[in-house]
Amino acid sequence: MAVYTDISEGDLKHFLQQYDVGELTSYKGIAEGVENSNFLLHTTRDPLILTLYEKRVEKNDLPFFLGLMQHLSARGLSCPLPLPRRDGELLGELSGRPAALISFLEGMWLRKPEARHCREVGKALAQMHLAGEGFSIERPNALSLDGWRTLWAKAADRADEVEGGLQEEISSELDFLGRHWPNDLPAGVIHADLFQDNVFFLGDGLSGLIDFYFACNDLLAYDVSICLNAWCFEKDGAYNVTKGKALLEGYQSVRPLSDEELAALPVLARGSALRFFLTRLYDWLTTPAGALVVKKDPLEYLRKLRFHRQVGSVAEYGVAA
Ligand SMILES: Nc1ncnc2c1ncn2[C@@H]1O[C@H](COP(=O)(O)OP(=O)(O)O)[C@@H](O)[C@H]1O
Ligand SMILES: N[C@@H](CCOP(=O)(O)O)C(=O)O
Repeated sequence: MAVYTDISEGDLKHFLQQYDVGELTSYKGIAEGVENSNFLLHTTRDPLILTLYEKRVEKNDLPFFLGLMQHLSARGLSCPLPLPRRDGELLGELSGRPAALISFLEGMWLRKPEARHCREVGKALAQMHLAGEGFSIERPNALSLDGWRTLWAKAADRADEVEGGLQEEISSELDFLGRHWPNDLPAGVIHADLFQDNVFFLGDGLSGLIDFYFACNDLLAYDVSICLNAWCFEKDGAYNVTKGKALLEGYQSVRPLSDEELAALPVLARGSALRFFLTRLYDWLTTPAGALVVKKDPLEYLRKLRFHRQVGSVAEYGVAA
């Protein structure tokens, strides 16, 4: 459950007076998500999402996230649009937290995606990469090599509590990635967290992307590797090459990957598996018992990392080498 900050009806009504969005008729906290507190608002006009930005989101990054949604939406990508207040500001304050109203996106996220959905995700990711061109604000990826090392320094001592031998395995993985990480591939604005819960479908059609709060500037193919990790493994840990093929074909139907990008996929996928392993491990070790959030299993990403480590050729992901 992700409602970290509660709001009172009185404060909410007062907050809404700054917007031209009709009268509040009901509101409720949304039980999904990890980072921020989200509420669904019904008004005499359209439904809305209210987001209160929590401690892990840097206030200085909010103009990037909100501006990016405006930029992508203006270029035809289906994503939530932040609503301006009457004074033109996108950001306000509620219950002591920075807060924004964003448009409600119709659709549901898929619990059991199939290959045809992976193809749509690949296409949408590539469309996002193209739509992100020309966005004027930059945000370096805080969760790349340096960020991973920082997280690891905070968790390494206790890692063997989660699985014996992890300290050694992850330290040598970080060394490997430090030595082999590519830095000359095409870069741009990436979503960086395009998991199933951040892609909405209406029937079989993809209706839009949400949750741009990890978006940043980084290698475009790194974003592809995040999606391979998030969409193309089965619950038993097996990589589903049919899904991988569909996702990569969908992506390449909009933005072809260069030979260099394809060749880098195994290393990038190791990096993205490590990134989610580390944030999950950190949360696993530090989230207080009884906190109103569902902790995610770090070992799921350790298994994915081990898979990528033994990949010999990019053909194993479902693409012609
Ligand atoms: N614009 C939106 N339209 C519809 N539902 C949304 C929207 N934004 C968020 N949600 C709902 O809120 C949940 C959590 O949002 P998300 O942005 O993923 O939160 P967090 O950043 O905390 O992970 C989503 O899974 C979805 O159910
Ligand atoms: N996708 C990440 C966690 C971030 O969750 P989100 O709800 O903000 O998408 C993971 O699975 O570890």
